[in-house]
Amino acid sequence: MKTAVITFPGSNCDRDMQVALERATGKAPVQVWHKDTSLPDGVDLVSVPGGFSFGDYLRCGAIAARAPIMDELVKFAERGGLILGVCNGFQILIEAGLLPGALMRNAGLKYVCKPQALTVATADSAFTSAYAKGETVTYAIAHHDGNYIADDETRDRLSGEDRIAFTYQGNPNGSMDDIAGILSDNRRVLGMMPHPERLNDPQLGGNDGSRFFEGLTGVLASV
Ligand SMILES: NC(=O)CC[C@H](N)C(=O)O
Repeated sequence: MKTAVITFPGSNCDRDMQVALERATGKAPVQVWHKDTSLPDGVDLVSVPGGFSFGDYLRCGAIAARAPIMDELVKFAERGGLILGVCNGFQILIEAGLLPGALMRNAGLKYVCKPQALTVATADSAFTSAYAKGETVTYAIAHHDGNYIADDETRDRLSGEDRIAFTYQGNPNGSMDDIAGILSDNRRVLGMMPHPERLNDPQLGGNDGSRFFEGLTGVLASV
């Protein structure tokens, strides 16, 4: 399977994401620059990594969502491509209209940075099928704008269509319904605030993230 990671000015988790994907797939992801106007041929999964793209000015992810590569990413999503947005990547996917809702300033108005226990809320996606619904995993969180909110109609659709991928145990940021990650309506785009790529080695203090990538790439390898 072929993967790619997009880098924006201010991305700081692109390298971690590349390492995690390379470990899980055995192949280095293609590095894509935000000014590029095409995605690699035959790519299966594109990741939008975390960081502080364009300094978090305007709103986190708002400027990055208008980068030249984003038109291609939207087309890739329309073709049913798999997209993984983590933290600032989640913010960018929302700003680009690929996922619904908004990510506001954390309710406590502070940057939160810690290991965070999560519940796998659905196993019905390429990203989470290696898990059992209801399983607990610990990934890292590191953000100041992770407070997820959506209007009532979106909220009902997300829960009614089983599109909440992860929820927080002990809500760290005020997110509606403890939402930590959501899926698109075709279940092929995942946006999540926690970072599986930051706790994917026992030497980093936790290994739950490696199961995320092994599960994801295992599913893709069998396609
Ligand atoms: N780690 C990240 O991607 C941080 C996202 C964003 N800059 C925030 O603080 O909310």
